[in-house]
Amino acid sequence: MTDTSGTLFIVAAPSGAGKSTLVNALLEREPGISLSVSHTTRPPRPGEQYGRHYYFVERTEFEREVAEGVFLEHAEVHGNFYGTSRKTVQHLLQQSRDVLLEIDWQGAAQIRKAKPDCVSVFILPPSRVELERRLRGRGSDSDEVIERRLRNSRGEIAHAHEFDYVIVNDRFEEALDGLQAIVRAVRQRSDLQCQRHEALIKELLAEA
Ligand SMILES: Nc1ncnc2c1ncn2[C@@H]1O[C@H](COP(=O)(O)OP(=O)(O)OP(=O)(O)O)[C@@H](O)[C@H]1O
Ligand SMILES: Nc1nc2c(ncn2[C@@H]2O[C@H](COP(=O)(O)O)[C@@H](O)[C@H]2O)c(=O)[nH]1
Repeated sequence: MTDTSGTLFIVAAPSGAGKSTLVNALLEREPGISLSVSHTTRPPRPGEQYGRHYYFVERTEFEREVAEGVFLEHAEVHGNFYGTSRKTVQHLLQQSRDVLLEIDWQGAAQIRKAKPDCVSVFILPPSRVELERRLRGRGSDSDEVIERRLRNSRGEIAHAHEFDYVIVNDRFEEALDGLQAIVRAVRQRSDLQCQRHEALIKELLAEA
């Protein structure tokens, strides 16, 4: 990937921990961040729109896209395939936009290799009981899908330590404040870094 000035943020969590709800609220507070819309082979849930929630594609199309190198990262999660478009992310970062990826831990590991300066956040539910309550309360998945996601949550949580930050989504507003504080601190730091380099470049040029 070419060097850019936008920051790549990753938010991951076990299914039902509340990451989409947190991310959507964060984007309302921080409109300067763009969410990358993923491709998936998962069938749409009621109310989900093509191009807004996901690019819903058939398995054969997804496999073709993998072979063509369309994805910056891709993974199988809960029996479906998901991928992040390389072109979309590069385009946004090159425009100095900060980009947020809502992806799983496998995708996060691939992104860290491609872009080590990314910033990753893992969202934990306050308890297993609450995770199940949220998954069932959402009312979007069958019992079979919910049970599969709950089973997989252990393996996902085992990767929390690989992330730069971990947030517990117990009280929603507190978790949102925590996520926003991370984003703001990172953005401020990268602004400072740019300014520092800018000053040094000017100084070196003046001496020449
Ligand atoms: N802090 C919270 N307290 C109570 N309910 C919450 C909280 N955060 C989110 N929820 C609710 O939990 C449910 C799951 O949230 P959400 O869909 O954002 O999860 P998710 O982590 O994005 O799941 P998935 O990975 O399956 O998309 C939703 O009904 C949401 O309103
Ligand atoms: N590695 C990737 N994981 C992704 C991507 N888009 C979403 N996801 C993760 O999949 C699960 C399930 O999502 P759901 O919408 O079916 O509930 C969740 O952990 C997402 O974060 C992606 O592009 N790459």
